Amino acid sequence: MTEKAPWSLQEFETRIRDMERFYHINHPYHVMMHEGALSKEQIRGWVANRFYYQVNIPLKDAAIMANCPDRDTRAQWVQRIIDHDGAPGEAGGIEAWLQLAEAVGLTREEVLSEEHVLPGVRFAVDAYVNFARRADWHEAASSSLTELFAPKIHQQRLDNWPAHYPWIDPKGLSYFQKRLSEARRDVEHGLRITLSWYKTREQQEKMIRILKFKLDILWTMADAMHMAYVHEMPPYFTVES
Ligand SMILES: O=C(O)c1cc(C(=O)O)c2c(n1)C(=O)C(=O)c1cc(C(=O)O)[nH]c1-2
Repeated sequence: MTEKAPWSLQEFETRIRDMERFYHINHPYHVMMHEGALSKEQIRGWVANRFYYQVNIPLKDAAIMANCPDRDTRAQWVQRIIDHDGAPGEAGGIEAWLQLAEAVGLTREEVLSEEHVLPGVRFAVDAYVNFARRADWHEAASSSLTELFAPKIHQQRLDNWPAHYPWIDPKGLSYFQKRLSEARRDVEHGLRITLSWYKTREQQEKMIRILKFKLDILWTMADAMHMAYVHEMPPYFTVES
């Protein structure tokens, strides 16, 4: 049997970008968010659950660095951790997310306690961190490429939330503003690693499967929130407490 020819770099990148159709921007929870259809409780549920993603991103990036012997890559990758944790004495993305939480009417304490985090969200995020711990670092790096599609969803929130959700203090939206440029820079680096690492067609197809796994994580997080806050069917809703 003859092996399939590898995609050209251009074709490979097109295939990667084409995975946008599975991005959580198309999930009903995000569509409702974008259309202004979410209640205060539903917005709060999303912010509290997404906090678990926020705090785990630096653990995920530290795991990638721990597996990466290449100094130049680490020197760039470390910026992702600083973006979220903040440089010493400075606030980073996690702090910005806590400000978003306060702007939507949650307390810092309840968000930090993770009391609202649904099991499905926890399992999905943990799967991402565990993948980064175990996978080859190039593969873990390329799984971050859902960020290719993130600036659009961040921009939508900046554009639509003030009109749809006037009860949210606009100062709380600074996280989304900050991510626009950070995500573009991350993607540029992630794409460079990815396009030069996967050579054969089989490897390129593997990368697409890895990207799908990451898209599954984001979609599954939104599913868990949709069940709990739209259908009002959180885990054990049938069980009397
Ligand atoms: O709000 C979003 O829809 C969204 C999506 C994603 C993503 O696509 O993984 C990230 C972020 N935001 C984000 O803020 C962020 O810092 C981030 C880091 C990563 C990653 O995989 O390393 N994804 C994302």
